[in-house]
Amino acid sequence: MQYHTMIGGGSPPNTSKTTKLERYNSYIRRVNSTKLLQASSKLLFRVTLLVALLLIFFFTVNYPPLSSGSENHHIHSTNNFLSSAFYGSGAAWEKHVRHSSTPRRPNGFSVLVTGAAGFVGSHCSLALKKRGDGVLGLDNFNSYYDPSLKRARQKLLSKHQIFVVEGDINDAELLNKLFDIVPFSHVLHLAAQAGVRYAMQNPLSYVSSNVAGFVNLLEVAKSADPQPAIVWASSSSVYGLNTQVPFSEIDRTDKPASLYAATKKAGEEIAHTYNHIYGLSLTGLRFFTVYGPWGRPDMAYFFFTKDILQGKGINVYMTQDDKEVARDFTYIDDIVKGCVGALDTAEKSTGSGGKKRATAQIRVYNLGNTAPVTVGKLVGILESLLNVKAKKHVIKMPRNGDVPFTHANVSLAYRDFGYKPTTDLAAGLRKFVKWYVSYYGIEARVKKESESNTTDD
Ligand SMILES: O=C(O)[C@H]1O[C@H](OP(=O)(O)OP(=O)(O)OC[C@H]2O[C@@H](n3ccc(=O)[nH]c3=O)[C@H](O)[C@@H]2O)[C@H](O)[C@@H](O)[C@@H]1O
Repeated sequence: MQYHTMIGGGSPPNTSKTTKLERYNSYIRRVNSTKLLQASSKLLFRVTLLVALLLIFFFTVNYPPLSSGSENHHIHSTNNFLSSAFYGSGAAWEKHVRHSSTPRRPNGFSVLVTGAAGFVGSHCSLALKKRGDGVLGLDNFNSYYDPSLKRARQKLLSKHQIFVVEGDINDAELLNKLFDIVPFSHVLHLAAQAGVRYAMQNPLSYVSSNVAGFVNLLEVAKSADPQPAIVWASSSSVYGLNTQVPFSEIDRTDKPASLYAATKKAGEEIAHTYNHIYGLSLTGLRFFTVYGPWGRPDMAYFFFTKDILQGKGINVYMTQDDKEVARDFTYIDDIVKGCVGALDTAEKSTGSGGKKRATAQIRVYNLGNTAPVTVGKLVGILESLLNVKAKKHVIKMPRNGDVPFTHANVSLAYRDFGYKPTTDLAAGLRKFVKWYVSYYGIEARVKKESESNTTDD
């Protein structure tokens, strides 16, 4: 290729010399521009790296992921008491843990409540805190049902100075850390995978929470010094296909009808083992279909209310031999009284350093309402409270783990801690509906509809 560039004026150019010089200059320019390019891309790379590192740092510290993992013990804050998010290792985080679990009454308890953002957990946490006990919550905020309801409960708890650590009961490192910070006198263990029918869809979630998670908690508790006394949620479903009525703690419970029931029954057996070997004081409470304000959206009374208000059809189950299905529906306030009574009468664990020193208390109680009501009647009460006629589809109960009826004998809980349910289904559902319409902001609409329905009648 020839370069016809004029260097100097007048004399004809020495073509060969000019070309060499030109080539040399062009070479130097190319070398320089390449160097420049390399230097600037190095700079760009360093700046990008720095920005990326800064972004990672910023998001990890300020916005840790919501899922519970062993690395990410953090809290979700909702008011001034918990005004920012911290890592589980920070001094501020530890301060919140300590503050929340410190009792404010003489000889008050220091209680770790697992499943604190759940239905029963949030109610019990408030009741304990209100009477001056220290309460620390633990919850993994999973999405089995609408997590925003769990967040709303957490917000309510934080207003009452109850701190909820976001983490999983399977996370031994986190549990050990909490026990290192706080000498818990009690654990109220309510974290679980609930729901009878969902066990067919996601069986392993039941094994993970109700079996592995429980064992993990017991492992940590047995090594803690002092060992806490543990009160935990079993279930009426352990009675399975029992036909002795009313269900009593001495009845056989070896015929569970669902995997859920089987994991709760397994929990009772596991509790016995830890009591026997390590001297842990353990009390299992068999809850009978608990309902009320701030309840669980996966339960029939809750989604019936929603569907009735939305004009959708509901399935009302009948047994295979065309009998009505019934439940011993128990109001949340009665259950809370039972939980507190069980905590108050729980004796201290006897072990230390992971070794049993003496025989420890082991108990199981029914907490029911002692008055079964059919699902048809439940729907009737909701219809009159909502003043809307339900679109009922009466169908045979699918073979999905359900039992035809439940009925609690609560004389043992009455004898040992004065448990006596006082709320019937109509009164309890009235309170639930009041909460429901207020929580979902539909009071005015429901009132208007019920007025127009009353006029139509
Ligand atoms: O007592 C207990 O231990 C259990 O109580 C409830 O389980 P369940 O009694 O089956 O409560 P729901 O799922 O709310 O069902 C209540 C009744 O409504 C019936 N049902 C349910 C769903 C439906 O679409 N239609 C219907 O008629 C069920 O057969 C049952 O008789 C809870 O969901 C469990 O977590 C708890 O452990």
